[in-house]
Amino acid sequence: MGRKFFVGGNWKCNGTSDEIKKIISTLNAGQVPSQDVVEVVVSPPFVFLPLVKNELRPDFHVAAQNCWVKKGGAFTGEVSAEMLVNLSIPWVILGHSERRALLGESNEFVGDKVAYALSQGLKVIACVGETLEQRESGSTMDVVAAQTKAIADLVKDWTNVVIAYEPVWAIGTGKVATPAQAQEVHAELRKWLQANVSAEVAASTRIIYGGSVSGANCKELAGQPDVDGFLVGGASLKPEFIDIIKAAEVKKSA
Ligand SMILES: O=C(CO)COP(=O)(O)O
Repeated sequence: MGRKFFVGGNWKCNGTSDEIKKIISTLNAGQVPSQDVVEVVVSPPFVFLPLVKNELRPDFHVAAQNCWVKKGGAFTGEVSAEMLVNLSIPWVILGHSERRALLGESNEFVGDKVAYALSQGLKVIACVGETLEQRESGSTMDVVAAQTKAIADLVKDWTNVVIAYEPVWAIGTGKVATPAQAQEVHAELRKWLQANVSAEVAASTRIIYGGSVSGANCKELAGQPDVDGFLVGGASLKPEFIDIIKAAEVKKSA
């Protein structure tokens, strides 16, 4: 199938430069499977991107947590895709649920951002996921499909896209989706891609899970056939992130 396991660490709005340096030295000392087996990307706040890029081991990569929707200019407080490219930052996370919910980013706005970032040469971790209310009302797949459609409408080449399925009710709550719940949505999403984009894109696009992933639950989740990795929040700031990266071994031996 050729979907390389992918582990992202989303550091969100956390860290001082001293704390960031400590995390980097833990990561740099970690024994993990080779780059052929797992792709590791960590995402510090914008201001720490150069520090992390300079000090992080070369087999791990960096991502920004957001970027502006179009070319830079008179947009106070924003950071453009071109600036990330200029600093050789290869990845960007877009459409995280915290931005959708707290900053009002719509499906269409996220779709525009994904398309623009890709057009500039960035690789994108595009986040989708339903709220608890939406899950309980049975609309999980409608919500996730609508979020994915807004991206699919504008994206032709999916080579540089990773989809992160992050159910909002599982983020930062300690309430992880069960392996069966994650597998169900990942499989549905893959089916959606097959029906609405192409069989090739469905087979090759990595769909990673995010929401209370930890060293304790990562192996069982990684054992699910359509879970191609993780986007980790809280645990990515801790040494257990190394254990989560090692969950890639589960796939290798599957
Ligand atoms: O939002 C997340 C990653 O983007 C998940 O956060 P937690 O792992 O802290 O639940």
